[in-house]
Amino acid sequence: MQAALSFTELLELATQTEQQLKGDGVLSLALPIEGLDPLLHLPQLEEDDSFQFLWDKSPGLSLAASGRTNHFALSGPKRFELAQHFIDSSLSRLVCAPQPIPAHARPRILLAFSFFDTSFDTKNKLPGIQAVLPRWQLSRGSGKGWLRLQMNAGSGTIARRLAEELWLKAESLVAFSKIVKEGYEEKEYPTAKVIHSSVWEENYINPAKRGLELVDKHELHKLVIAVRQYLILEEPIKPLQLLHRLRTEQRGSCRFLWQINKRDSFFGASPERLLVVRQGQLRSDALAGTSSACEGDSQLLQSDKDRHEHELVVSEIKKILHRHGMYPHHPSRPYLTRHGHLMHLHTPITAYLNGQSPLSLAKALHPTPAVAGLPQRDAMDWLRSLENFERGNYAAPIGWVDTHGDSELRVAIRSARQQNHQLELTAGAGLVSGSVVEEELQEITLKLAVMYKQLNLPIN
Ligand SMILES: C=C(O[C@@H]1C=C(C(=O)O)C=C[C@H]1O)C(=O)O
Repeated sequence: MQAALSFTELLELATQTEQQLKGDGVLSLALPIEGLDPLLHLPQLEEDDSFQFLWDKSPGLSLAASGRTNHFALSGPKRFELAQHFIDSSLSRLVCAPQPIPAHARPRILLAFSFFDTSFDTKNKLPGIQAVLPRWQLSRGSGKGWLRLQMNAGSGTIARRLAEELWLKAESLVAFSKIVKEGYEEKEYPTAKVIHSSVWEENYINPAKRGLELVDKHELHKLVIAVRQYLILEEPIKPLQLLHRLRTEQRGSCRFLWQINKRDSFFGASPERLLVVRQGQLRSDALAGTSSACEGDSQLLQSDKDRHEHELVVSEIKKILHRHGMYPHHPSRPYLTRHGHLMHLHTPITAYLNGQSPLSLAKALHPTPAVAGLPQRDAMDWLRSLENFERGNYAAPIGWVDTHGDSELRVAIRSARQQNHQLELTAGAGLVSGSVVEEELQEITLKLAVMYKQLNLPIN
């Protein structure tokens, strides 16, 4: 392997890092590694069946992580505050090697929230928040790659073990890079064989009618009813293969994977930023108002119903940021953004932070009226009673916070969960005054089709 650092230099760095350690802590050491694609190499990071994470905005930031050096999971109304506390305490225990690194190679705490703070499904309980400081992190940004390893120091010295493990892993990733690439270059992806698929349309009609009634009676301004379809597959699909394909099909999205183990994974291609925090600046997306990309550009922009639906999201995000002492800016009219076969109205909203932590803002923003409704509390209560399934991670924040306080949390839509042979697809649409149930049903069909297409399944 041609490395920018020799093994002796890496060992020296690890030893210096260990010397900075006071009491117990976590050592974090990184090695530059050229041009490897994190998506293709994720399965090789950890050989056993441990936690895996992918964050892929390729050709922008791409990050694969696996294993857990430290982790945390809980439910309840204080989940955002307690997760921020976990982040602060984990990062304060981290001792990083004194080496210049690009932003993409910084250590990160990975986060997956569920939509509601507490699960009501007693059989399949999902924590309100899961947070992980991974063991391995392979990142790529502007074509440059870094591999990072994090280990609990405990007692005794670990500098040599840390340097050796990191060095050997980098060698094996480079050696396998050609073989791995060839495996993904086949153009034809297998069609998923579906043994059974549940009918969702009938389950949508009555809740949607009830939602519209609430809007017409002015009890709610907006309600986003979602549906879930269950597919039983002959063979489980490979989420990474599907995400690789979404790179071309949903270019502007962020592909993500949260895999507890090989039997339980949650993945998707989100077009929507709940928040991005970078160097003290915040960006949040108002994304609401949908049509098929075939319908032409002007249809959405000229639809009063869609413009109203969109405006509710923009003004609510602005209101929340104002309440937090911020001064949000945004273009005066929404853009049209295309995501594969879907077109959305989109307003990016920016503001300077005022000392707020990423998760205090996430708590305030989640869920926006793009995925829940307005007023938020009432809409959430109605969703609990009208939807006949547990949302789980669907439409909840997923992402990371790094050692500089930079953060990105996406809204986990256009997503699926696979547990053994069962695949759950979930999608929703906003009901406002003027919505027509049949049209919303068509919109949900289009959103479900983001996953259907990757499975080579026919779309209704
Ligand atoms: C709820 C979903 O999407 C959201 C709802 C939209 C709408 O109602 O127009 C558009 C984008 C997303 O904010 C989904 O994809 O499941």
